[in-house]
Amino acid sequence: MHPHPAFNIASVSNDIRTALQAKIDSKTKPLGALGQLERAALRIGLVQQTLSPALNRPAVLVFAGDHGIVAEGVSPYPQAVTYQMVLNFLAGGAAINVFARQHGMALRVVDAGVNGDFDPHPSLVGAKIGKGTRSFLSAPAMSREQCQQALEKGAALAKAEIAAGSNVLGFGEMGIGNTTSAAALMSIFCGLPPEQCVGRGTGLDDAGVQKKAAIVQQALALHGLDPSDPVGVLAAVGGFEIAMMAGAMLGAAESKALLLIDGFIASAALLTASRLAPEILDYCIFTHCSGEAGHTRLLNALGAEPLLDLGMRLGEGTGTAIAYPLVQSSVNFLNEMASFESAGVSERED
Ligand SMILES: O=C(O)c1ccc[n+]([C@@H]2O[C@H](COP(=O)([O-])O)[C@@H](O)[C@H]2O)c1
Ligand SMILES: Cc1cc2nc[nH]c2cc1C
Repeated sequence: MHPHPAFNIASVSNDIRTALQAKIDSKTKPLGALGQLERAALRIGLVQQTLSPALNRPAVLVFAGDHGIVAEGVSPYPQAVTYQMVLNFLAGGAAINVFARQHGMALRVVDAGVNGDFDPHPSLVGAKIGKGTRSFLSAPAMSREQCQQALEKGAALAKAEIAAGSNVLGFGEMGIGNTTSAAALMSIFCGLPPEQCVGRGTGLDDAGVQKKAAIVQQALALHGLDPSDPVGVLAAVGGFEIAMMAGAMLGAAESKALLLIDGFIASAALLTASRLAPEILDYCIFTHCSGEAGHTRLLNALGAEPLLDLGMRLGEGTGTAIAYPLVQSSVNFLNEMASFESAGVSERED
């Protein structure tokens, strides 16, 4: 047995499911005609255990961390971009700032392990575990203790956002090299060869992708990981931001919030979290399928049905912000649409 932090997530009760589905079906539309918005409305009603859900103080949490594996040439961009992009988030100039502002979402930038120091800022949550991970081609990326600490800090900060009034949280990340970590996690937990998990990330060419797969393969051979020990796997090939995001997802689900999942890396964090507490999947909406090659396969493994497929591959939580209006629309139709009865519209005849 491997000790790991205990996360107590309750499965959502299905007692209300029939009544929710009946309310959805009573609306003035052909049966099922709002498609995936209907499935999102059902999910949100189940999470909140009500026929009249509400979305309060939506927030996006962006977890940032650096990766030692970048030294092996797995990303076309230098490690310094992680630090520089956090400054950009704090200055309000990144894509996630634009989309979060557009949709009235609060933004929190979490320094989980960036290689550089930041001045205090109202949007910055300082939670640094270390100044970047080690290259997992030669040693575990972090110690088991650091991994536990990241999970626990993440859970605590998600709970703080929920205590401040949020009941819907988007999860995003920033970390040069983190698609390599995410691919390694996917390979181990899904039992898939690295070639089926890696992709271009920020823009590798074909030779770069092949080299990335070989590096993941080499790392897996080195560490000889046991998928039934999720914390051991996460410590060996994860990242500080991935571990803290996984902890935050677990904490948010413990507090019964709605989780909006972003792209490939966020999905790999959720996959890891689901190995610690499978019930977490009851609380999730998958906002998009990213352009990263392995994401479709990863979403399938999670049984996910993403809302959007726009070829986005940015991370930062941008998928959660772009999809937020759709999530709002599913709540609004459930609360505001007339029923066949209230509007005096004739129902189908069979
Ligand atoms: O969210 C995604 O699906 C996604 C796909 C490709 C790249 N990214 C972002 O790009 C960075 C990782 O890419 P790389 O090539 O450095 O591993 C990291 O900051 C992610 O936020 C994100
Ligand atoms: C510029 C840049 C912005 C990003 N945002 C998330 N990952 C990123 C990677 C790069 C390179």
